[in-house]
Amino acid sequence: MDEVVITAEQINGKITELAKEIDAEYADREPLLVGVLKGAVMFMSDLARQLERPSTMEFMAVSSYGSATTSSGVVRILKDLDRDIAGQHVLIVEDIIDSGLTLSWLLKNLAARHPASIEIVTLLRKPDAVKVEVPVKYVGFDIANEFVVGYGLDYAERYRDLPYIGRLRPSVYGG
Ligand SMILES: O=P(O)(O)OC[C@H]1O[C@H](OP(=O)(O)OP(=O)(O)O)[C@H](O)[C@@H]1O
Ligand code: HPA
Ligand SMILES: [Mg+2]
Repeated sequence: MDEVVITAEQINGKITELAKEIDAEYADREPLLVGVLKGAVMFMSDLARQLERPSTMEFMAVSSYGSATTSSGVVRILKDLDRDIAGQHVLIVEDIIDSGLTLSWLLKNLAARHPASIEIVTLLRKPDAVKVEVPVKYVGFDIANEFVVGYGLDYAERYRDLPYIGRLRPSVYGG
């Protein structure tokens, strides 16, 4: 790990802001939070706890990166939702939008299951890396086009446990 990009305090403050917006928007609807494993695990649990209004949770596991630092573009479902989301107010919870390939695929996949509404909240977004535009309602931080780790984000399954977002030294992944 090279350098801290976003501190734990900054993450916490941003989640407080996002939770307020989401509470206001979903004042008369209960959101079904759909966490995208594994990257979103920290964000999902902190966001759910900061929401004042009740929500329910489901998880889906997809993978498009494997141990690489660029998306293969091929999205695989590793674990599907446990229940039908028809008629539910789905809020997809993601850690990062990089190329946008994962979420654009997931949005289509979930929208085809007839939810009453579907929106996306992502903690991080890399505007300069986007290959497919994805309609995202809530964004925590826009960051530079560099590979980052921590707070759920991995490089070859490591660093997810860091409480902050850091930049990885390119020599670690041969960049
Ligand atoms: O916008 P994209 O370029 O598609 O990249 C974003 C996706 O890539 C990462 O998942 P990954 O496939 O690494 O699985 P993981 O969450 O288990 O690490 C990340 O958690 C997002 O889901
Ligand atoms: O910058 C990143 N770091 C970790 N995982 C990722 N998945 C997409 N982009 C990233
Ligand atoms: Mg990953």
